Amino acid sequence: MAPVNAAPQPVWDIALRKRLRQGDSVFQIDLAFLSHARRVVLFGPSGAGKTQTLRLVAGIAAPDAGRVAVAGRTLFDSAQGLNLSPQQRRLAYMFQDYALFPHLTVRQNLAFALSRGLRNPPRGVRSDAVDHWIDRFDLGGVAGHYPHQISGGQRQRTALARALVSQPAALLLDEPFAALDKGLRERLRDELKALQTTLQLPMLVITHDDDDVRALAEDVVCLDAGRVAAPAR
Ligand SMILES: Nc1ncnc2c1ncn2[C@@H]1O[C@H](COP(=O)(O)OP(=O)(O)OP(=O)(O)O)[C@@H](O)[C@H]1O
Repeated sequence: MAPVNAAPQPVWDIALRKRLRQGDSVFQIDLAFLSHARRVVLFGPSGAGKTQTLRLVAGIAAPDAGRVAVAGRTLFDSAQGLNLSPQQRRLAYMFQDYALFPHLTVRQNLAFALSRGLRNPPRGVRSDAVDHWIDRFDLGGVAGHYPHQISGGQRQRTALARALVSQPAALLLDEPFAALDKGLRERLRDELKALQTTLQLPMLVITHDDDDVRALAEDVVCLDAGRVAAPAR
C-alpha cells in the first residue's frame, strides 16, 4: 500500500544511455527527465536525438543503461535486468511518415493493428473497435480507400486511429504534423489535444516546431546533442 502523503508517481520517468555508432561516427544519448504531465513534448533541432530517444522508450532499440517507466509501469530497468518487448510495453508509436500499409485499405490498416498474425485482414473485416475509431476520426467515407487515395489529413487520422485501436497505455508521436500544410496542421493540433484531454492518455510528442510546443505541451523537455538542454529564452 502506498504510504500516506506519498508523492504522486510521475507519468514519465525516463533515463537513457545509449551509444550509437555508424562507421566512424558516434552519437551518444545520455539524458533523464521526469514529468507529472500527461502531454509532454520533446523539443529540439534536427539531429538532437529525438527519434532515437523515442525508439528507446518504445523498445524498438535497447538502451545500454537506464530506466523507462510510464504511468507507473516499469518497462525497462537495466539495474533490474528488465526489458519488456515493444508488444508488452503497449505503447503506440506513430511514425513521422505514418508508415501506413500501402496495399491495405484504411479499414484494413486499422484492423491490422488488432491482428496478431502475419496474415492481412480481409477487405470487409469487421470489428467494433475498428468501427469506433473510423467513426471517431470521421473516416467512414474513405474506409475502403487505400492510403494513396486519401488526403494528408485523412492519412494522419488513419495513422492515429491505427495507433489507438489496440488501446495502448500511451502514445508516442514522431513529428505528427510535419507532413501537413499549415492550416491543416493547426486544425489537427487542436484535434489531437482535444482527443488526449478526453482519453487522458499519456502522450509523448517529438518535434522541432515551436508551434507544436505552444499548442500541445503541458511540459516540455528540450534536447540537444543527445542531452537535456536548458530551454531557449
Ligand atoms: N546507428 C547510428 N549510429 C550513429 N549515429 C546515429 C545512428 N542512428 C542515428 N544516428 C545519429 O543520431 C543523431 C540523432 O538522430 P535522430 O534521428 O534521433 O535526430 P532527431 O532529433 O530526431 O532529428 P530530426 O528532427 O532531423 O528527425 C543524428 O546525428 C544521427 O545521424
